[in-house]
Amino acid sequence: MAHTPMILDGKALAATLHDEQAKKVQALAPRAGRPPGLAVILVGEDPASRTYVANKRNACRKVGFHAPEYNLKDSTTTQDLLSLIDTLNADPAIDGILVQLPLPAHVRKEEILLRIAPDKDVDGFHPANLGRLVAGEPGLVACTPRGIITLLDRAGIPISGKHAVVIGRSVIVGRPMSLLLLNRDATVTICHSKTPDLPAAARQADILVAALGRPEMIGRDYIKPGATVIDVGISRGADGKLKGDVRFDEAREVAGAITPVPGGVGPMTIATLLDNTLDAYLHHTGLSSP
Ligand SMILES: Nc1nc(=O)c2c([nH]1)NC[C@@H]1CN(c3ccc(C(=O)N[C@@H](CCC(=O)O)C(=O)O)cc3)C=[N+]21
Repeated sequence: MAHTPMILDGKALAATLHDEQAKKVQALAPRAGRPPGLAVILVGEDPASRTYVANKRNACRKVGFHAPEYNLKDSTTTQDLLSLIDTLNADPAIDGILVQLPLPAHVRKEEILLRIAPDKDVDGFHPANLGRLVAGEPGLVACTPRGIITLLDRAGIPISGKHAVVIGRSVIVGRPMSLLLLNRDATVTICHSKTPDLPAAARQADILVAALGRPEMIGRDYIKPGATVIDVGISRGADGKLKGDVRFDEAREVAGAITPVPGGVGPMTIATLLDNTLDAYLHHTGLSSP
């Protein structure tokens, strides 16, 4: 019989998390006198960004968040954005602020991300939150890596004592992913484009996280039999179909567990954005989780 791995169904788990989040909002909002608030800011007309932002707002509405929209024109200046962020930082109905990336080239991204109050930084991109993660202190953590930890935990895949290999060193995924795994007592190897013999390094992994952003690069020869394979890639092919960084058809023949694309990490990123916003809401209201 052909080998069949456990499929880590991020879409199904995200739906479960959204149900749990909706119940929390129902229990907490009457006590706080308001629902959680997440402001999502989109600058420009990029069609992929529009779709992602629409998905985030829909998820917010579904669970009962206050989710005001800021759709700004492409010509929006750094100053315009900074004053909007100042307003939202001071707004007691807002717990989280998300500025959709990428921003237009004329906007100074670092200055924008630095201006978001760290306790409203539900993306976890502010240096204060990155520093807390490095120090192993509590803080808001980037949605994709935190969502991957949730996916592993809910699937009952152990992390402590395992060898995790993260391919990719971005500030948004690779680096925070590595630190989260390290904070959970994994032995962590971070690989990147200059790693010699990447397949050999990847084959060390009990948990392999592919976050390199190269469509379908990770094949059978990168995977230790039985390993858990997490595919963070989301490239859109010429045919409009979403492609991961992993060759799913090859990987499924050796992996013990694997995330599909679509339906794996992507929906978990959105569910975790809502979890981060709920955490910020609990912090702002002084309530504890029901
Ligand atoms: N400030 C900021 N924070 C982000 O978290 C952020 C961002 N900017 N810019 C863009 C990336 C990308 N991202 C995704 C979220 C969900 C899916 C997702 O749900 N994907 C579905 C499929 C959606 C489709 O079919 O296009 C899936 O994989 O099943 C994908 C990508 C968040 N990002």
